[in-house]
Amino acid sequence: MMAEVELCEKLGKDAVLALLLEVSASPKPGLVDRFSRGAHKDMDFFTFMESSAALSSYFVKCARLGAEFRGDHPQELFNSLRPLGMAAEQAMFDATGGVNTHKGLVFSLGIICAAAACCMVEQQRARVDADALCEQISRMTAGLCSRELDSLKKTEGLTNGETLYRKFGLKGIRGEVENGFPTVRNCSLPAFRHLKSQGACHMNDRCVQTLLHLMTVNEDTNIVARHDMDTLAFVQGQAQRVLDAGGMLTDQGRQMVCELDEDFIKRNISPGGSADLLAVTIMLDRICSEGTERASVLRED
Ligand SMILES: CC(C)(COP(=O)(O)OP(=O)(O)OC[C@H]1O[C@@H](n2cnc3c(N)ncnc32)[C@H](O[C@H]2O[C@H](COP(=O)(O)OP(=O)(O)OP(=O)(O)O)[C@@H](O)[C@H]2O)[C@@H]1O)[C@@H](O)C(=O)NCCC(=O)NCCS
Ligand SMILES: Nc1ncnc2[nH]cnc12
Repeated sequence: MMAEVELCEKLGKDAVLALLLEVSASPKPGLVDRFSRGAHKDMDFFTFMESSAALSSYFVKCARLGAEFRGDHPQELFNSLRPLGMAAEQAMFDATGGVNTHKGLVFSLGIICAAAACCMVEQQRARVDADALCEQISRMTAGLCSRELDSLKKTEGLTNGETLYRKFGLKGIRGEVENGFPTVRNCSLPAFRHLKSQGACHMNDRCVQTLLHLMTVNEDTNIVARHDMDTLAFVQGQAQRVLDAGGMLTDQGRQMVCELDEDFIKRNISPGGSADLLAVTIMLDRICSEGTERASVLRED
């Protein structure tokens, strides 16, 4: 019993740490970091501190629901999370004075905490295989886009995600989650772990470099909501250009990251969706086993 309680508390801690490491990595083009508020007038580094603290108990609750889940239909687990998520979103707004800091991550990391706890208890393992975890997430959220985007009836009070699906067919965070985080599994987690294996760069630079990889491929609805699809393509091209120069691994690349940050701030461009996937990448790196690494046994008895 103790093992499951500890497991849920650890998942909650890992989720908050992912939030803190993401916002702390600097500089991040157009985003809030330790040096600037990026392309945001309504939030800064300390807004994210307040938001992260307000969410800590929520992630543990999501993990507990996952650890206790014994149903045959993973979608039931997802449905049980929604009320918790809506309440957490409100707690976030209360903590930030109404500013949207972590709306996407309340959704993404809440689901990850629940799915991971469910898999870990089932397999009696303290770490899970990333593909198995993401398959569980996909099962939990099957039909999400059809239910929430395809069947959309309302014409007023649409969220950014709903509006952009209507206009461009972009599924945003819902599509990423329902497909089991393919952008993280195929792009950012391998990049993040390769950088770690090289030992060449510290956590800060590893996070910024991984963000650049994400920006080259992610269909970030934050960018399109403020601008258009051409701007999304511009961001993807610019991120690739910086990576081609080495990104955070070379002096020239580091200079280009700073220049891109200044340019995005001038253009009011914020890749908030890619920032979220960076936090998801950090979380999956912490809770998922790496290839042949034997997952440590949950119980010693
Ligand atoms: C399911 C919801 C979360 C969907 O919300 P919504 O309909 O609004 O959908 P999206 O706009 O598509 O996404 C919401 C946030 O997700 C992030 N995001 C966007 N695209 C991607 C992507 N491709 N991959 C991953 N994540 C993505 C993004 O969040 C981040 O950016 C926000 C901060 O940036 P900012 O530009 O300031 O945002 P705004 O204030 O909106 O714009 P401005 O006015 O400033 O210009 C911040 O949220 C970051 O996290 C998108 O914003 C939701 O409807 C829902 O159901 N929520 C309840 C939670 C729940 O159900 N939980 C239970 C399950 S655990
Ligand atoms: N560091 C950041 N800056 C702006 N939006 C974000 N959404 C998530 N992390 C963010």
